[in-house]
Amino acid sequence: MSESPRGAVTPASIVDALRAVAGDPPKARASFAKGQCVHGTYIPSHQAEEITKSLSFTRPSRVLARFSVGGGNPDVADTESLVPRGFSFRLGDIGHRTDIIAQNSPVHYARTLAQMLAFLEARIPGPDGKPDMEKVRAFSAANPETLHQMNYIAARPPASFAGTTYWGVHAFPATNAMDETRFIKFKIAPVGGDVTLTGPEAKARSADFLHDELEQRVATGNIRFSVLALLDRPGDPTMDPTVRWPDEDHREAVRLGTIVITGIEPNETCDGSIFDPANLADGIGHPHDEIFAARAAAYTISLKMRR
Ligand code: HEM
Repeated sequence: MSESPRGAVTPASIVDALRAVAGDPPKARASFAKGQCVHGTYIPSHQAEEITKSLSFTRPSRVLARFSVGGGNPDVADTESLVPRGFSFRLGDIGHRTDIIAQNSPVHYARTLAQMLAFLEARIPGPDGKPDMEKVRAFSAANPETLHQMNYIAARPPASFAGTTYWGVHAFPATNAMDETRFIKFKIAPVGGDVTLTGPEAKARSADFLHDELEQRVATGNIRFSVLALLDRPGDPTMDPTVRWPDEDHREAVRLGTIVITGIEPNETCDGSIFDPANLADGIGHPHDEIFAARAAAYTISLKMRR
């Protein structure tokens, strides 16, 4: 598949499709529309410098962050089991800021932009407000890798924004002070471990339970994440965000530092700009895959449309 039936695949056409899937709600993010802005601090580990010379990761800083629920519907229920949860954060200081925009699945649903657009177009609702399930099934059968993200998420409904592991998904080239470069994947793991709900438990929760629980947790000062770098091995795939590295869950990880979320921030603070995937301080390079390359432009287009 190289092109969508509707023409050239661009970041703008993906934003249009993301919005169409959600029914074009006004002034909302095209993706991860529901969320809560928060703030906190980052404390580097002594090992961070072995992996990256990025001052964002080797020095302490304040953190601006946003927890979110996937999809373009700002009123989506926190119990929705088929969309990811997001964790975007900005760390570092003037001149060396970095934005990492992560989700609670280690893989993305599309390998290429054309596949991403086709995935979304198959899900655009018809006049009855529902997607054509025949179309969705046919697309899934022809593109089975596009279901890996959803299957992963559906099996692990999180009990808390602070109790689920988030991934940066792409392979990022990291350069240390010795000028040695290797690929890493970011894994953002809750210090207390993942807490998941059973299916019936998830169904019994309220539509805003993740947001309500977040406020309670912040009040008790109990939100900490380890920022981990998973280290590459020769031959790891670095161009396909739909596949994990072999034995990824058991491979060597270096703790770059710890994020502590200390307060709720008015949503306006996060809504005025974007967490920009291309904003990476020297020492962490841009991933090489085409999905990553489209992200910054798409986020900027979405920002214009939601103002
Ligand atoms: C590994 C792949 C991806 C991940 C993990 C991811 C995750 C996220 C997250 C967590 C947000 C919420 C940002 C916030 O909190 O403000 C977001 C927003 C968004 N994403 Fe992605 N995304 C991915 C790929 C893409 C791609 C390829 C596109 C389009 C080409 C895209 C389009 C968008 C748009 C338009 C927004 C809304 C931006 C805004 O209005 O600020 N995403 N994404």
